Amino acid sequence: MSRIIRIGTRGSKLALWQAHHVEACLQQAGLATEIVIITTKGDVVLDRSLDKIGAKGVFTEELEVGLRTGHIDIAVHSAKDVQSSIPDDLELLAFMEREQVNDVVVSFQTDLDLQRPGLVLGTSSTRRKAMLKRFLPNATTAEARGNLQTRLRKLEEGQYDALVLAYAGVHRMQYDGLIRHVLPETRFVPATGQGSVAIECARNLESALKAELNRILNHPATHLCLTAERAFLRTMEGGCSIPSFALATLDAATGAVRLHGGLISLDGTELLEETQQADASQADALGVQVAERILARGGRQILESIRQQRGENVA
Ligand SMILES: NCc1[nH]cc(CCC(=O)O)c1CC(=O)O
Repeated sequence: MSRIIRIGTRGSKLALWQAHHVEACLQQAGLATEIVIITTKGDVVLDRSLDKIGAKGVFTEELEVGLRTGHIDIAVHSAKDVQSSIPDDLELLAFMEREQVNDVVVSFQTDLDLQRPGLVLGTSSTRRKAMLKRFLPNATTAEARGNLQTRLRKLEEGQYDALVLAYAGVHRMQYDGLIRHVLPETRFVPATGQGSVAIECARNLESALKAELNRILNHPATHLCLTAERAFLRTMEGGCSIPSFALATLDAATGAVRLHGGLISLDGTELLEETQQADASQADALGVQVAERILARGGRQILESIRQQRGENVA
């Protein structure tokens, strides 16, 4: 009798893995589902790096239109791709259990030495580029846009020695065999939300259905950590084009949330980091506080110089 839950997703293999994961959870709970594929700007514009496409929500906007028109009931996103503030008529209904958060180095070369002079690493993330400049100064980076399969094809063609990617996506696509190094998350701190899947819906979706979907899909510990990380991102005025990073963890013994957040200059020379912890009930405030500390300690100047380098400095 119950209606069919329409699950909106992008069409990339990783997005479809995530949508099928959601579908499996819902079906397990007895709900009927249907997957609806929607193409986003981020899937179409592949010739420019993300920071040059500019607009926020390049991977989410068309899905949000689908939520508004009722074409889909929920949208499935990589939590990392969801902008820090979402429109008032939409809400994030659930954050699913997080995968291992690290960035990893993937290569066909089995003996890949990260210290080798002239090593070429493929990435399009401003955060990864800046961290690699700082922590692996012998390496150079090259643009690597497109979905995982496209990037791996470019790797196979020899455009780079290796790719720097999120473990979560590599693992979900079953490329674990190509992982040569797991970068420590204390140094190569991941992007906000990395490794979790976020579920978005229209605020006016039936409240009984929202409650049921939340019960089935939400992972409370992940939700708490992402609340702190997303508050950090929102306060940093971030977006995916700013090399900020934030990783929250939950201390099982005390129930406290610990947040390690920061900002790095594009050339990697300036790095501001801050770690603080707070009671779980203060997760959002913790994110705001860590970001405000970073901004006050010189983060504002770093952001300003990034804007100037991009020529976005409108008076
Ligand atoms: N827009 C890129 C993106 N968004 C989510 C993932 C990986 C999976 C995840 O972090 O949840 C990736 C690829 C990458 O960073 O390697």
